[in-house]
This record gives sequence, structure tokens and C-alpha cells, in this order.
Amino acid sequence: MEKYKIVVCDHIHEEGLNLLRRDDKIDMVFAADMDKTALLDVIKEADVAITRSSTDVDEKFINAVKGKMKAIVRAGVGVDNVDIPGCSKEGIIVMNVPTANTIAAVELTMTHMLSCMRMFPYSHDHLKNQRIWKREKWYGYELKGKKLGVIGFGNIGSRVGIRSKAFEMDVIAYDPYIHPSKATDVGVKYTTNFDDILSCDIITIHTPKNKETVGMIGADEIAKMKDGVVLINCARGGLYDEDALYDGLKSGKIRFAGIDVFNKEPAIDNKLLDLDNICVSPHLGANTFESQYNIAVEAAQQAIEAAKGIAYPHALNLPIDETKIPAFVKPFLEMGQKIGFLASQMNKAPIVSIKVSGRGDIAEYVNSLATFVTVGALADISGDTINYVNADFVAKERGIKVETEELPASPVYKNLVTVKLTTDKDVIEISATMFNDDVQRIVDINGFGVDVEPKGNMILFKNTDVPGVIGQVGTLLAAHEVNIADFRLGRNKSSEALAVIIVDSAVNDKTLKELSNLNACISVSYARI
Ligand SMILES: NC(=O)c1ccc[n+]([C@@H]2O[C@H](COP(=O)([O-])OP(=O)(O)OC[C@H]3O[C@@H](n4cnc5c(N)ncnc54)[C@H](O)[C@@H]3O)[C@@H](O)[C@H]2O)c1
Ligand SMILES: O=C(O)[C@H](O)COP(=O)(O)O
Repeated sequence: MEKYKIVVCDHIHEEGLNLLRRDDKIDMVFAADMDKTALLDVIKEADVAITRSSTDVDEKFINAVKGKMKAIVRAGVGVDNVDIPGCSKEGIIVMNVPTANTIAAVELTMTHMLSCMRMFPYSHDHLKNQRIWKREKWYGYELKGKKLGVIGFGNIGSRVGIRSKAFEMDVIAYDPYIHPSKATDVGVKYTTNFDDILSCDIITIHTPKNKETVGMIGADEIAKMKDGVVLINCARGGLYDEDALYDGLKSGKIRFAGIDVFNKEPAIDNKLLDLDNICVSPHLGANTFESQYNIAVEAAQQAIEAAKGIAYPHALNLPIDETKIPAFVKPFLEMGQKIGFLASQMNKAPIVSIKVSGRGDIAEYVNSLATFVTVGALADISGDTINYVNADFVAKERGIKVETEELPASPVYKNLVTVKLTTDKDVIEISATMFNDDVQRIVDINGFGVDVEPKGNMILFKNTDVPGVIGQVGTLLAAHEVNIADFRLGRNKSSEALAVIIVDSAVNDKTLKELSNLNACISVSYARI
């Protein structure tokens, strides 16, 4: 029995490993203790990899796995060390486990906040390691009544806000991507003015690390802060510019900082460690037994489903989030792929552009449709290498322009999708709709009104509209023992007709050639869906 290989690149809870071991379709390789060069060799054969923040999914990693790997499961939240566009380009789906470590990170943030206010690690060290009993040295501050600024009010930031309210703090949130009520409903003030955050007594950051957030707090922002401000970072190294943070702590402008994450990890040589007004932890935000158990189990389940091709939960680079699209869209996406495939077979030449238009409610999903149409249109020329994740990249690499258009509602159909495929030889335009929500119907091919399901072996026979043609075509196909299952005819205003003939078996080139030699024939094409 063929097995799927899942390589676990970093340490995860044993329960996750057991889940992988117990599945008889999975061959699990535990590679967390391997050096990175050996890892690159092992992952070459993997269908799926499970990683944490210690494994960079960078160019080297992607080069090693491309062509074989289907998915990467980041056993945690942050994907800043995963080259998602690079993975997409190679058709690798990237998933994370977004909420299993939320509470662990929230509680570590509260730990840092309290530790900073009471200088707890230092008083502990004084007594425990230096055996000094000097109570007057350790006057701290209370959280009660202090103003807390929370940057990023998502899963972790919002819960830090709620817990801080229980400490009777005055909490204000800055997150331009949420509805203000997410904060105000839990008694937290909401601001879009970053200066409101800079004027707080304590500031904590909980955003992802990306181009917009890296260095979000630098020397200029620190200069605007209150003297004696306390800064917490349990999200990602680099959100606070480390040099500016160091200078601020050294000068005393920042009284204390609680830092779990660093620009470069492991951070054993980081200059921040030389300071004596900082609480540090070695990226422990997710390190609770509960969190690691849940993450490992979820990551293993996601990896198994992905390896078997069943589902891709929490995928970050699929063109659509399946959980968010309405049910009526799915059959359209499937049909879009078929129409793309049909059009490419009817118009066999290098593709120049693909244009997908939508009318009705489906118009809103025209970008997702375009991805599916592109997969269909390039299936013949790209084979197994094209999928929903890399379709846009493959099209771009081949110089194919993919366009979309949202058009006004059709007077006839509730929803209508039109695919225009232009090659350097010809243009094919096909419109299709859905009857009774799930019956796929092509209703127009290049201006010929038809009513045909995109399915099976299809001969598309265009002719001058003169008597006797249907009979000739029927006789010729019968002579080649090709049985007609369905025959649909469309006419245009120029006295031409298009027959879409669905046949029971494959049609050979000789038969197609003889069809094209019939007097009335203008063109013949053949497609298999
Ligand atoms: N230290 C750890 O071990 C640890 C553990 C878990 C998560 N994390 C990190 O914590 C961070 C937050 O995780 P989460 O689960 O809350 O994520 P989340 O996606 O639920 O929340 C992130 C929030 O940041 C907001 N945001 C994005 N850009 C912003 C900007 N420019 N300004 C203000 N807000 C912005 C988003 O709108 C979102 O609400 C991530 O970076 C994650 O990697 C660290
Ligand atoms: O983003 C995360 O989930 C945390 O930073 C945890 O990272 P880790 O899995 O490497 O501990």
C-alpha cells in the first residue's frame, strides 16, 4: 500500500506524533533533532511537512520539496518565517493552527506585564541566587489605574485587553482592521490614532510580523512615549526596533520591557540581554502543556487530511476560504474549471489571455472563478503541476493575461459566467449557468445559443446552415461506430450552425478529419471533459 510521508521538522507534543504513527496510510519521519542540511535531504520525499518557528520555509526549503510536497502545516500561528508566495508558486498549500496557543500567549503576556511592574525576576534572583534580603530595593508599580495600549486586537490582543480590565486598568486598542465594537463591547476604548497608544503607561503588541508592522515602534515613537513607559512584546521580534528598544531602556526612557521574541533566535548573544531593566523569555508564548498538546493534535490531523487530499483546514494561500463562500458558488467554481478546459481544447494554440466575467450574485466571486478557469485552461499544457494555489503564478510565468469583470445582471439568467479564451490563433467565448442550483449548463458558445452539459466526449461541429447536414454527420459517425448520446444545435444570424454532439466513446483523428471534409463544414473541434 502506498503511504504518504509526513516529516515533522520541529518538536511537537507526543500525542500529535502518536496520531501520525497510528494512521496506517502515513509514514511519519521525526526530523526535529536533525541538522538543517540533513533535514533538507529528508523532506525531499515528503508529501507534507509540520514546522514551527525554528524551521524557516525559505528558498532552500522550497527548492528541496518542490514537485512533491502538497502542504506545510505550521504548528502555531506566526507564518512570518514561511515564504508563502514561494510556496504558492510551487503549488504548496500553507496552513497554520491559529488558536490552539492563544491562551498560552495571553497568559505569558500577563506574566511579563506583572514581572515588569514588580521587577519580579530581579528580586527573585537577589534572594534565591544572591541570598540578599533587601525589601526596600524592590518597590514596584501596580497595574490598577494604569493605561494599557494594545496594538493588534485579534485573538491574543483582545484577551489581553479583557484580562487587563480585570486588573482595573484603562485599556485602549489600536487595530485598523477590526470593527471598533470588538473592543468597545468588552469595555475597551478603540482608537485609530496611534499617538493615543504612544501616550500609555504600558504598551503591548500583538500583530503579525509583516512589512507594515516590522519596526512599528522605533526611535521616533519611543521619543513620543511617556518617560518610564513599560513595553511588552510577546508577538514577534522586530515589531519593536531592537536598537531603539535598547537605547530607550539604556537611557531609562523605557523603564522596563518584557520580551519573549527576538529578531534573531536563538537570541543568546542579543545585546538586550546585557540590560538590567528587561524581563526575557526564550520564545515561550506557546509553551504550555495544554497549548502544545492541542497544537500537536490539530497539526497532525491537518497534515493527515492534507496528505490524503481530503481537506486543507486553515489554509492561508488558497484562492478562496471554503468556510466563507456561500454554497451556491461551489458548483460554479467546478463548472468554471470545466469551461476553461473545454475552451483550451477547442482553441489549441498558445494562450494569450483569459477573461472571466460574472453576472448576478456570482459576479462577486469572479476572482476565485478566474483561478478555477485558469487551472482548467492550463491543465493540458501544465499537467499535474498546476493547481489552485499556483495558477496565478503559472499564468504569469507563461505571459498569459488573466482578467476579470463584474457585469450587470443578465436579463435571462440569475447567474451567468462567461469565459473568453484568446490564443494567438482564435478566440473562444463560452457562457454557462446553473439550473436548479446544481445542474451545469453551457448556454452560449461563440454567439451560438446552446443548452448542453459540459461533460463527456464532445464534438463541436460548425457548419453553414443548409439542409441535410445533421444526416451526413450522423451517417459518418455511425460508419465509424461512434454512438451519439446527445445532439444539440445552435444557430446564429449569419446562417451558420453549431452542433454540440456528445458521443459515447473517444473519437479518433481520422473521424474528425472526415467530418471536416464534409461540404458544409466550417470547423470541427473535439474536447473530452
Ligand atoms: N510568543 C509566542 O510564542 C506567540 C504565540 C502565539 C502567537 N504569537 C504571535 O502573536 C501575534 C498575534 O497572534 P494572534 O493569534 O492574536 O493573531 P490574530 O491574527 O488573531 O491577531 C492579529 C491582529 O493584528 C491586527 N493587525 C494587523 N496589522 C496591524 C497593524 N498594522 N496595526 C494594528 N493591528 C494590526 C489584525 O487586524 C489582527 O486583529 C502573531 O504575530 C503571532 O505570531 C506569538
Ligand atoms: O506564532 C506562534 O504560534 C508562536 O510564536 C509559537 O511559535 P513556536 O511554535 O515556534 O513556539
